[in-house]
Amino acid sequence: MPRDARPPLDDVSVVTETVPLTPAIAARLTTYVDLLHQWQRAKNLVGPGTLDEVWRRHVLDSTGALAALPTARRWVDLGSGAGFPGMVTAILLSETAGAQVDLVESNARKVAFLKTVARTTAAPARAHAARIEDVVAGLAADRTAPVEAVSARALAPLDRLLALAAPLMLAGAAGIFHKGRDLAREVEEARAHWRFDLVEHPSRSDPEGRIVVVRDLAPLERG
Ligand SMILES: C[S@@+](CC[C@H](N)C(=O)[O-])C[C@H]1O[C@@H](n2cnc3c(N)ncnc32)[C@H](O)[C@@H]1O
Repeated sequence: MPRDARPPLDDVSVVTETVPLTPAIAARLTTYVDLLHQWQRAKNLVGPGTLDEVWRRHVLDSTGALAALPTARRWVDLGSGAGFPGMVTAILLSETAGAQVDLVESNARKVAFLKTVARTTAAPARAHAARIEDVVAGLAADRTAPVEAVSARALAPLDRLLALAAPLMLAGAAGIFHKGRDLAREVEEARAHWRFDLVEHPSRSDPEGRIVVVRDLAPLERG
């Protein structure tokens, strides 16, 4: 096989080429991906076609959330699935005092996986087996450690995402959302119901992907 016909390497180096990691954080991320491969056989946690590129498609892409708001320590991740981006954020923050990431996911087998990863890697992550609608208000009411950032990837169009995240964002959290090629249309639809400030960052792994930072959310008056 000619040299350049080899498939690109998919391991922790995909991340370390872009993101400086301590050896302990690199080891935790590797443990996470190893567990994902083990669980995937029985539990089908991510799209099967994406497992060969989990570092590039999922882990590297997820690192963009913390990069978009590096000062945030207290995160809530909505519709976490197998933990993207929320578990990656938690592991990246695992050496940071005061870090806490709440992962909200309604699928029980995904939550069992997230709890196993949090326990095994000692990441500052708490997985909630719940519907987002049932827990965001309670998370927003935690005044001892106010939520600074709410993330979501592949969960819903922006208008719906803002409605789901509103209790947290109206209490001061920034929205950090992975978005794809429909971003312009989603922003236009969302502006029919919400006023907000939005800054776009390129995805680290998907040429069409964007990470948007949404602040100063306010519902538009109906009338
Ligand atoms: C397409 S997956 C994306 C998972 C992950 N964020 C990612 O990017 O790989 C959407 C996830 O959101 C969860 N979900 C959808 N609606 C939800 C809700 N109302 N409350 C809690 N979880 C929800 C689903 O169970 C699913 O795991």
